[in-house]
Amino acid sequence: VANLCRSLHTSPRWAQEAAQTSGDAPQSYEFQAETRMLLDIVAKSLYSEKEVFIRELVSNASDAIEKARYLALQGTQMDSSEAGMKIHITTDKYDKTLTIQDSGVGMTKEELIDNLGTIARSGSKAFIQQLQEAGNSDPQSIIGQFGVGFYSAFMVAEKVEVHTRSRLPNSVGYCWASDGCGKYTIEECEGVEPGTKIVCHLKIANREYADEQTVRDVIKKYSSFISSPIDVNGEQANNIKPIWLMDPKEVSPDQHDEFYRFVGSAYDKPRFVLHYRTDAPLDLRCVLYVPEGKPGLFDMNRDKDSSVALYCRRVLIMNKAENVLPKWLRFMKGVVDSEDIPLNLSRELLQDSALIRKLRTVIQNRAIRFLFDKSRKDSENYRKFFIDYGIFIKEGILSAQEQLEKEEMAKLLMYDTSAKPTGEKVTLPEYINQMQSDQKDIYYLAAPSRELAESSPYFESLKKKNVEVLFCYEPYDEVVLMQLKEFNSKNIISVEKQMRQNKDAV
Ligand SMILES: Nc1nc(Cl)c2cnn(Cc3ccc(Br)cc3F)c2n1
Repeated sequence: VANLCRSLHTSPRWAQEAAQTSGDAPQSYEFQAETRMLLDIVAKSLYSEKEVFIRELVSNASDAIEKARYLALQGTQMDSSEAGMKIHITTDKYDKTLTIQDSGVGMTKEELIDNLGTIARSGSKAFIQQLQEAGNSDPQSIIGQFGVGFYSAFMVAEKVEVHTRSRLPNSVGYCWASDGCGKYTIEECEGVEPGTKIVCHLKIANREYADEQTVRDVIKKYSSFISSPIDVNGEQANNIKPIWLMDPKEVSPDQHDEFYRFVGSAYDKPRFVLHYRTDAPLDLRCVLYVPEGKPGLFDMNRDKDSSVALYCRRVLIMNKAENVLPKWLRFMKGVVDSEDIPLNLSRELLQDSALIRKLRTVIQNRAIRFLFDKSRKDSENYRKFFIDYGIFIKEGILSAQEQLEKEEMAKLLMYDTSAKPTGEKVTLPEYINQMQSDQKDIYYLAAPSRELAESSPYFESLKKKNVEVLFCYEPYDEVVLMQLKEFNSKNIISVEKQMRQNKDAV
């Protein structure tokens, strides 16, 4: 039986029958009612995202390896050699099988049965409630939260076998098998390595998941940053380091360039790198890039997908997460990873949940602080950035609700000024620093060009008094200042209107 069991998952059907007749037959069990219900839901509701089953099985394998590492660190008596902490994926086009093997903690017989039941019991009620509550929120990401990820294999497999042996001392190996329709069998099995091996016998309609390149592409999309090395048919498939989890000082510019191209599907380099982490008011690790290249017309489109990928503990939740950044920061690319974001984040929840609003505010404030620092410490590069990307900041000011928020963004504005040659710009904080002691207001003049501005009669009078005047050559710039009205409790005054009022007043 032992030898047959070892070859069980590749042997022809007659050998399997033989295994059941001779020796101790595998015990057959019924799925609990909830389990079957859960299977149906998973199989039906995840329909649009079949490929997610690979993410879920890899995520389980990775968690199992993390647990093994943790137990080893705790000194729990357990044989765990770091070298083995890998996830091996093999595909077999002929047998139509996809196998995912991990050297994680493995499962005892009780865990096999309990996990299945517990996941189903705890998962199914909450899972169904979650589905009903959030309407038809995209269930693709709900599955990870309930650990029901394992069940997703039955979307694409007509049969799943689990060969597992717990790393706890004196554990024996087991083979679990089911077609997901209600029954499963468990039998003791010799020759099972510590850890878990999941063999998916694919349905004919889903045989693409027995194709190596297909599997590599799915791993690259969802599991590039899983902490354990993953190999597909012996070749490493996840080589990108989750640099957002590294110490910012440890990451080299080259690593940022590579990572930027990966997450941003871009071919240029980043011009600015914002890499930070915080654990209050929520856990947040993120790397955000400002592209070297100028924004394309497509980038200007407010409805364009964001290029920010949302992760939770290295597992991709959404690869173009809208609303994580405010619209005006949509030119930034990168990754946001927060343990506080439930895996069950759906697109609807992303629209208006309080958590996402808090996340967006934290990121916006940090991005403004970062860009403001750049305007002071790297003013030449900031000036170039403002020429290419200032339009987004102006849009942000016009679309912000609160004056305080508008003024926060207004710190990033730059204008031509009468006090400096054309092209050298000034920020509002700098303007205020240079104001004469008796000057109360900020003055600007709208004109199509510097020459016309300087020859304007409105400008002459202020020039005599040596008052600095901001020049707006674009109508858009003028609108922003008109709408801003004041900054740092100083009124923002149009010289032209001021002079007209004085004249009328005379
Ligand atoms: N890889 C891996 N390693 C471990 Cl330690 C566990 C624990 N639970 N699960 C999910 C699961 C649950 C029941 C059945 Br049957 C199969 C199955 F994959 C795990 N998967």
